[in-house]
Formats: sequence, structure tokens, C-alpha cells
Amino acid sequence: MASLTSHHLLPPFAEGIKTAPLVSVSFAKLEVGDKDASDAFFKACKELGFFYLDMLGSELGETIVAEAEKLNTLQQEFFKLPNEVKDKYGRPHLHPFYAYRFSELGVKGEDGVPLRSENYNVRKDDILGNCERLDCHPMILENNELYKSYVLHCRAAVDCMLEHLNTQLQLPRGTLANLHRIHERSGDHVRFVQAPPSPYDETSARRAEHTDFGSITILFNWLGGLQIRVPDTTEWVYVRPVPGSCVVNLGDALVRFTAGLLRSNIHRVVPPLGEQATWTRNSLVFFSRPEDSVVLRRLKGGLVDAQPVTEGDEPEMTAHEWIMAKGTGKLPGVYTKKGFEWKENDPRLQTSPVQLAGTA
Ligand SMILES: O=C(O)CCC(=O)C(=O)O
Ligand SMILES: [Fe+2]
Repeated sequence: MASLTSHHLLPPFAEGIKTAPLVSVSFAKLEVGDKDASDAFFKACKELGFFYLDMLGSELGETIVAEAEKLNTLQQEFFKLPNEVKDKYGRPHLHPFYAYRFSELGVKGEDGVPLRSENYNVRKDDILGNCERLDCHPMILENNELYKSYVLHCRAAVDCMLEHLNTQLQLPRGTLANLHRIHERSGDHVRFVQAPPSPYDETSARRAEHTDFGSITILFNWLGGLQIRVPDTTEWVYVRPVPGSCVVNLGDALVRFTAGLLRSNIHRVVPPLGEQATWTRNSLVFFSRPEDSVVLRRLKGGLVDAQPVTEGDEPEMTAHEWIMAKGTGKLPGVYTKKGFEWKENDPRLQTSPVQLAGTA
């Protein structure tokens, strides 16, 4: 295992802290249609919306793990570039969402340069050549084959999970697959994430609370810091990175499609604890989304039909409109089983116009 991932090169996850009760689902078993694994997967999608996907023993899964390691090396190289170079590929002038983005922490590094929390979203349609490519740094372009293979592999894993959901939800055959055709334009993207060591700050932590707004997210992280809120409580617990597994979570689109049957759980990232606290933290995220033109509303058929009808002021929009509104902070709020909860008057959102975290 040690040779497949780089976790052993980093300090250990802090002991004695409360961790999230994530179940582990074997991807190898999902691939062969194992009934028990499928049931465990569906239960996790309904109850917590977060689980470990154990990639070991699956050729595709282990390939994804190996590619995630390579992309992690690449992101560390990318973030080492001078700020003025990275800024050329930044929001808002390049694109309001698919671009480099940062927020300054208000402290300077040893070299006197202000420390930044950073991310860089590269969209699937640029990577696969589905559209005219946005300008990007040569380092990204030179590694397009790696990106491409990662996107195709993550999408194959996502498609496998969508198929299981389709069956479990007893939806007409191909319902979810037809909303996620890879060669159609969509908001799928790969995100590089880096945060320098910084002390815990309650305002930043609360501002970072979010649900992901797409379909299925595949997340690799190497240090602690990811927290999820325990359903129906105000308690935040840490997610321990597990070598050879990724963390999978569902986004708002699946909650919307299933009228609240599936869960998109609130989460956030805070500085890692213990020996990990002095290390720069990276994570790598693959977000899958419904096709741009799909209107986000409840699906017809199967178990969804048995879900209660909720009245409310839920905005009905296409996946593309939803991404642009949420991703640029114009739609502050989170999804819960009760529907969309606006956070418009939340004073925490007024504290900074640049909201780097919390815009998944
Ligand atoms: O960095 C992580 O561990 C999680 C990141 C995340 O939740 C996001 O980018 O949506
Ligand atoms: Fe997220």
C-alpha cells in the first residue's frame, strides 16, 4: 500500500479526535454488481451522503488512486509558481468559475509574500476537447493526457455509482445516465486545492460550510481537516484520510432529482490538527454535474414518486445556471432534506466578498 500512495510521507492524522462514521464501500464489489455492496452504498447515500470508496482490488480504482497521486505532485508544482503568474489564469477575467482563485490569509510567509489559500478549477470539457479551451498555464496543458485519463476514469467510477443509484431508486433504465452524458457540456471539473498552515478561525470555518452542488464528488486528501456535520446535530467531526480510498459525497443535484431521498451533507475544511498542523494541505477533487441544460427538478418514477411533495421557493434552474449562481456566491444557501435553505441574511456571508471555501 505504501508504494501506491504518499500518505506515509506525511505526519499521521491526529489521534484522540472525534471522526466521522463513514462506511467503506468496495468499488471492486460495486463494479461486479455485488448486492450487499450496492445496498451498503445506497444506505450511505441516503443516510449520510458521504462514504469511503475503497479502490483497492479494482484495476480502475487503483489506476484512479495512482493518477490522483500524480496530479497531487503536479498541483504542488503549480501552486509553487509566482503569484503573478498564477493570477493570469485567475477569476474573474478568465472565467467566473473555471479558473485559478485565491484568498489571502492576512499573514506573510518566510519570503515576505502574503500567504494564500488557493484552488484551480479545470473543466472536463476543456480537458476532453468538448469546447474551445479556456487559456491555462502551460504546466496544465502539458499534462492534459494525465488530466484526460483522470477525468475518464473518475467518470467511469461515477457512471458505475449512478447505475447503482438508478437501480436502487427503481428509476426507468438509463434515467441518471442520460442526464450525465460525458460528451455533452457539463460543469464536471477537476479542482486542485492548497492551503498553507494557519490557526483555526471560527469565522473562516463557518464561512467554509457548504454542500457540493453537483451529482457525485470524488475527493482525495492526504491530511486531515475535512469535517462533516453530523446529521440533525450541530456537531462537526473530522474525516480521516484512508490510503487507497477516496471520499465520495453526493451533491445537491441528486437531492433535487430524488426529492430529498438522497443526502448531500454539509461539510467544510479547517486546518489539520496535531503534527499535521504545520504542513501545507492539498486535496484533489473531481466534481461530476448534470449536463448544463438539465433542469434541476424531481425525477419521475420509482422511489422518487413516493417522496413527499415540498412546496417552497426553491429556484428552478438549469444545472449551468445553478453552478454559475452557486459557484460565484450569488445563491448563498445549502440543501437539506427540507429543501433549499437560504443563507442570504447570514452575517457570516457579508464578512468577505471573496468566498473561496464553501463554493463547491
Ligand atoms: O479539501 C477537502 O478535503 C474537501 C474540499 C471540498 O469539500 C470541496 O472542494 O468542495
Ligand atoms: Fe465540498
